[in-house]
This record gives sequence, C-alpha cells and structure tokens, in this order.
Amino acid sequence: MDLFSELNDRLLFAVPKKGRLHEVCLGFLQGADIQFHRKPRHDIALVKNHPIALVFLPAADIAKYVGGGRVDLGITGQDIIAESGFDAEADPPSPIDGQPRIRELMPLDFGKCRLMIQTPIKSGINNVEDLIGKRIVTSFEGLSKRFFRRLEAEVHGSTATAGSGPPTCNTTNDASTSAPLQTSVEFVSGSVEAACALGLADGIVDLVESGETMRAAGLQAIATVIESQAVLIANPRTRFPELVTKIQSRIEGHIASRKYMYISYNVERALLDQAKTITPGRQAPTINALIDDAWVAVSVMVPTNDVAEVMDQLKLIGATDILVFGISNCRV
Ligand SMILES: Nc1ncnc2c1ncn2[C@@H]1O[C@H](COP(=O)(O)OP(=O)(O)OP(=O)(O)O)[C@@H](O)[C@H]1O
Ligand SMILES: O=P(O)(O)OC[C@H]1O[C@H](OP(=O)(O)OP(=O)(O)O)[C@H](O)[C@@H]1O
Repeated sequence: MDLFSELNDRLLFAVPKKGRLHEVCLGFLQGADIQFHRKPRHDIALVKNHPIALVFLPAADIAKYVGGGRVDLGITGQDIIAESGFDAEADPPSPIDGQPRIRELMPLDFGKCRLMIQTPIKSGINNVEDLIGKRIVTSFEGLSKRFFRRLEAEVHGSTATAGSGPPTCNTTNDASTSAPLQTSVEFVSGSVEAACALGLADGIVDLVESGETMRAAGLQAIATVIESQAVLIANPRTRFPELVTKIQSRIEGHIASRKYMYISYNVERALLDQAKTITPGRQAPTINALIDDAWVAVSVMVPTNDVAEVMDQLKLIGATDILVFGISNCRV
C-alpha cells in the first residue's frame, strides 16, 4: 500500500520538525509510548503501535493545518495559533455547530515566552503610543497589525473595529473592517532583533524568554502582545475522537510524571502528623506498618521543585532512609 492511502485510516499528529519545540516534543512522544521510525529526510512517519501518522512540520505552520482540518492533532505555541488567526478572539466558534476550528486541549508547560514590543534603549521610545505612525518589523505580522490597529483606535478614537473580523494572518490592511493602519508593520522571517540596528525599524515585535537576545541587541521591552507556551491542539471535527482522548491522557501522564517525584521514608509513628504536614501528597500519603511498631514507612508524591526542601525538613524531624524515585509515567 502506498503512503497516501495508508494515511487515510490514520490520525495525523503534527509535531514541530525543528527549532525550540522539537526536542521536548520527541520526549512527549516517547512518554506517551508513541513508537515510530522516521526515515532520513522523511517528514511523515507511521506509528507502529497506534493508527497514527506523525507529520513533522515547521511549528509556525501547524496551527494552519489543524485549523484547516487537514491534521487531527498537533503541538505548537499559543503565539502561533494567535498569529494564524485561529484563536478565539479572531475566529469565534462556528454558529452552526458551536465548535472552534482549533481546540486547545491542554498547556504543555514548556516553550514559555512572551511576544513583546521592543525598542532600542537609546531611542527614548518607552511607550507603545510613541510607535504609532512609525516602522515595526516582525515575524508576527498578523498579531502586530491587530495590536497596532487596536492601539491606534484607542489613541485616536478611530472607527477601526479593533480585534474583530476573520483571521488576519497575512493581511495587509483589512479596509472593509477597519481604518488603514498608520503604523507600518513589515514582515521578516528571522533575526528580527537586528532590524533596528540596521535602520529598517523603529521598533520590533518578537519573542522574549530570558531577555538575553533582546539585551544583546540593545533593546528594551515596552509592552506585551501575548504570553505563550506550547499547547496540544486538536481539530474538533476529527474522525478519531477516542484516540485524541487517549493521547491527551497519556501526555497528561507524562507531564505529571515530570512534575512529581516519589519519596519513601521511615519515621517514628509519634511524628507522623508532622511528617504528613511536610509531605501531604496529592490526596494523602501511603502509610505502611514496619516490624518495629514504633515506626512507619511513608510513600508519597512530591512536586519535583520541592524535593530538596522536603528532604531537608524530613531529616530535621528525624526521618530516616529517605529515598527519592523518578516517575516514568503516571495517571493522576
Ligand atoms: N526563546 C524562546 N523560549 C521559549 N519558547 C520559544 C522561544 N522562541 C520560540 N519559542 C516558541 O517556539 C516556537 C517556535 O519557535 P522557533 O524559533 O523554534 O521556530 P522555528 O522557526 O520553527 O525554528 P528555527 O528558529 O530554528 O528556524 C515559537 O513560536 C514559540 O512558541
Ligand atoms: O529571550 P531569549 O531567551 O533570548 O529568547 C528569545 C529569542 O528566541 C527566539 O529565537 P531563536 O533563538 O529560537 O532563533 P530565531 O531567531 O532563529 O527564531 C526568539 O525569536 C528570540 O530571538
């Protein structure tokens, strides 16, 4: 059977093929026991143990494929969904079946960043209002136009219908729904931070995480357009709703397993109340009797970030044999 007919009977799951989100996504696939072999230079891989085909796409395109109904499931950034125009603000649910074109199933707790308006520190431009009528360069053309259209409407009381209308991806000025944009918004595909130094822009709109790239370019952030993280998204009209739910649940398990560690320790029965305060667990700790009746063994899940502090506190109350285990997967 050729690849195209194979795909007909499979859920299509889009995964970023490179960039910031790629590696972590591979970990998610492994954590969800989605087994595949990707041949060199192939962007489609059939999954061995589920009726799924993985489609490796640029993160920036995944929202378009899911929103357009071509792909059932995907991982991408919320910034990309908003830029594609398939977010709830730009593209409300269908009046026919009440469904959005993209459903955000869950945040994935990585790829966290902010899309920010940035200006050269030396420019003296510290307010977004001062950028109205000036030149903006960005890879997020749709969102930047939405932002400045709304800002111009607020500042000048223009007749623009800020934030309304169909997806604005790749739009120039949507003259039917809004006044012409005074601020120039120009697209570049990368290295956006260089635009001001090269005389192309008065300000840029780009992603900031640590702020290192921004500072290295002599820029400062003066406003946030949106906050973003990676999310699992689905086409609500997928032919494989049960499989979508199954993968979601497995990925949830994988995320929870990264968030928690499993601790086991022994403590004097008389100190159990104190121990429970230190390690309350998600519902309650498991307590097992020991041959020595004066002592008990406690097993409990602890948030990964708290493990060191919890171990210190347990030691202080006299707990012994404190062991910490990683959780390879779980359902909580
Ligand atoms: N510095 C960052 N910190 C956290 N998340 C980020 C950061 N930069 C980008 N992202 C997230 O990753 C998504 C993809 O960005 P990335 O720059 O990796 O795209 P790409 O164009 O596919 O890759 P590349 O830049 O390698 O060509 C962004 O839309 C955003 O959601
Ligand atoms: O605040 P920071 O931690 O410095 O991260 C921000 C940078 O990360 C992203 O670019 P990336 O490094 O992915 O490369 P790109 O410019 O090629 O997209 C983004 O476009 C910024 O340039």
